Amino acid sequence: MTSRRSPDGLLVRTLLLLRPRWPMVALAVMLLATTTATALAGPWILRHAIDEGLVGDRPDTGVITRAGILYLSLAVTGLVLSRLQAELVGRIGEWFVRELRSRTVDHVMAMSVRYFDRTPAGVLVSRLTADVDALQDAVQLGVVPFTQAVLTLVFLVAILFALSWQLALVCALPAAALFAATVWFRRASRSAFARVRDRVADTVTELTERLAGLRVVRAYRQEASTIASLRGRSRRQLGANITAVRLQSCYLTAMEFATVGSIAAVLAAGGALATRDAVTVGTLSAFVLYLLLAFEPVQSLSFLVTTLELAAAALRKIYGLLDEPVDLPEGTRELPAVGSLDAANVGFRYADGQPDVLHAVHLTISPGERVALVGPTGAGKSTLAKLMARLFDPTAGQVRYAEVDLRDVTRRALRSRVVMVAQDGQLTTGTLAHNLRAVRPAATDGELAGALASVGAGDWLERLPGGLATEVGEGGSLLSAGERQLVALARVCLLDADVVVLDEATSGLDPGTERLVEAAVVAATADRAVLVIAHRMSTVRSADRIAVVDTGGVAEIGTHDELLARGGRYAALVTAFETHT
Ligand SMILES: Nc1ncnc2c1ncn2[C@@H]1O[C@H](COP(=O)(O)OP(=O)(O)OP(=O)(O)O)[C@@H](O)[C@H]1O
Repeated sequence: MTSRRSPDGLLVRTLLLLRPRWPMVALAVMLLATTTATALAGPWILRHAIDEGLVGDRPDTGVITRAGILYLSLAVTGLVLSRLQAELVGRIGEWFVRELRSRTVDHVMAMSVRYFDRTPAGVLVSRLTADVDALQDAVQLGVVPFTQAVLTLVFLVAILFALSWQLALVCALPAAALFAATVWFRRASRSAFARVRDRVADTVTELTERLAGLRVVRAYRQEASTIASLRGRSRRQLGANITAVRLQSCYLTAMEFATVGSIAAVLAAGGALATRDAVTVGTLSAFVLYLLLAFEPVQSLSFLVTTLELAAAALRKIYGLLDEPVDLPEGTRELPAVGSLDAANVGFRYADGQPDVLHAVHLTISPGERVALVGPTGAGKSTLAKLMARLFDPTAGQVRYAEVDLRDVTRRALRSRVVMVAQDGQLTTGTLAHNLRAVRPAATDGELAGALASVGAGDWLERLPGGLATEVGEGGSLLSAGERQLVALARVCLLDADVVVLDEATSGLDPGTERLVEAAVVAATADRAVLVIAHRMSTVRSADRIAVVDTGGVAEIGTHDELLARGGRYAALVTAFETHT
């Protein structure tokens, strides 16, 4: 997922993203240049004060006083302008980070469930939290000081040559050494920080997965191996961080040597030039002061490069995510009031180069009709069901509602017509009300309770001490499997969808709960078209038609009696089922 884009590409893309804020950016750069110039005026004023006011026969207090007043006014102006500029940059930064976050969320929302199958949740969490936070830090603490440091150095080089080109040339050798060290540091730190971010994402992924699967960890006594694995990831993260910090300290030492060396060389050469009147005392003093002023931006650049490298690595990853092609784009069409849901010549494969899981499938579910999908394990029933609910798109053919290709339909229109009820994993942390309102945010408490009552869960709701405010836990873990099903079915009633695609629960519900859930399914799906992946014979028998999925397609379709009479695959499946039970 990492995009190997060049830093220039990164900068251009970022500037293009900032387009709506370009006037503010231009103003901020102008303010920055002005404040940098005022901050550098001090030694120049001092030079004037020394050469014109102090050196000579008699000190001229007028010159010194005027120099003092000028220095003070410039310093105050610089302070005021830098406050304005800080405010402006803060706003631009906040806007940029918000824009990036919302684009990332929008992009991820346009992805199919297949994308989430292959992209660990931890990686997405890391993009939206750690990476965006790194950018926020960089904007506030990195970009402005970095630009200021660079501007200061550019102005300083110009000033040093203007003061004395001979002394400026003396500094050329240490400056060249410094430049070489900076180029090396930039290269080395880029890969070091990309590794740091990769290690952080690894740790977050593992942590998320292990915590989400805590029950499995407990059930299979995997505590020790989980702790060992997490420690291993943590150690690798620490190792990557230490390498990055070591690089930084090497660079810092090289920089200090270069600065100290150039001051010593300037003092030696300056003394010789002064005795020959080639430079004035004021010029030499100003020159050394300017060199001391150079130390701070050069030193801070080493840290700022680190912050910016982190931000660039984060930005590269966020752009990488934004560059992943959207595989479930939203259409613009609304849907007619009534219609059949049909698969027309549908083919599907999970990845390029893999064999087709489904090919040339035709299946129509008319309004109000109940169709059961049966077939051997791995035949493609779930895949077909997910395609019918547009959890992802077919690789060939079309899935249509009232003859409209689902790819052309708005997400809202589709979800209010076709809803998929999976076996589990449909609830999120929060209250019962929060989970029910996920499908209809404007529903009143009365409507929520009504939906639960209509699937036979009214008594259950009344027995809950917290009522609709009851917390369901992560993934609904505080509810039983049967209760989770009831909530999912109540959602179908709230949505008032026309077609329900249902993966019938197989998890070991006790007989009482199983009957309750069966009754809830009947209540929630009455008067709606249903496509059910059937695991129980009673569900199969009660269907209007049964589609036998086998070898990548619908092998047989008809009523229970028709298919039995035909004596084909369905008859064989029923015989196998009856022998088994
Ligand atoms: N995310 C995936 N990536 C790659 N292959 C997959 C994926 N999901 C399913 N498959 C493969 O697609 C084929 C059909 O799977 P599917 O889950 O649709 O079958 P099924 O009939 O529902 O099986 P079951 O009755 O066991 O649930 C299988 O060979 C399966 O291994």
